[in-house]
Amino acid sequence: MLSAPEILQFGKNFIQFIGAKRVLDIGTFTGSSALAWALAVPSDGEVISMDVQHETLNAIGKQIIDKRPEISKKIKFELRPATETLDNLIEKGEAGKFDFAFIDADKINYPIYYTKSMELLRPGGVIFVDNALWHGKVVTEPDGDDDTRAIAKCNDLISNDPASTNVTVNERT
Ligand SMILES: C[S@@+](CC[C@H](N)C(=O)[O-])C[C@H]1O[C@@H](n2cnc3c(N)ncnc32)[C@H](O)[C@@H]1O
Repeated sequence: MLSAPEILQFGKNFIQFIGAKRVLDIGTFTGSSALAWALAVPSDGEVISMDVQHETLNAIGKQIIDKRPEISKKIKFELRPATETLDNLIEKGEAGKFDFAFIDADKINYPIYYTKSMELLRPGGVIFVDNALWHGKVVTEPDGDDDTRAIAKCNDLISNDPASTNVTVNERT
């Protein structure tokens, strides 16, 4: 699913507020979030966008992104499980060198994506976690299924993490 335009605009605003240059985009799909972040970072900025499939990117987003070489040069698409890409960045000594992360891939791995993003972000970096309310299910039926349990666990991890401050925002009805 595409992220809502207001979420992408909200993220772009944050990228510019904090002067972000390096972005982790966890869950490419069509490439719309990667494109939004690439539009917001400066010309020497970088967006690493991660997915296990590129069918939707190739069918929809790639042609649009490739029309703007000055934007597409900022995006690196990684085709493999996001945990592998994040681990590889950590192994390469990139911890503490990213400014912004958008978590929007498979829900079951949300707690892992949060933990690894925290490792890769610099102090003062910002993480957006999409679908944190999960249509209200994290409150109404937090044990309902594996995805809901994982998102609720990620929310708990964040709210109990002394290394970060947080807020939950309902961007859609
Ligand atoms: C909600 S979509 C991402 C939407 C995108 N961020 C946007 O705003 O348009 C979730 C994506 O996560 C991908 N995904 C699922 N499992 C994954 C994994 N283990 N690692 C990386 N990506 C995964 C799916 O293939 C899907 O394209």
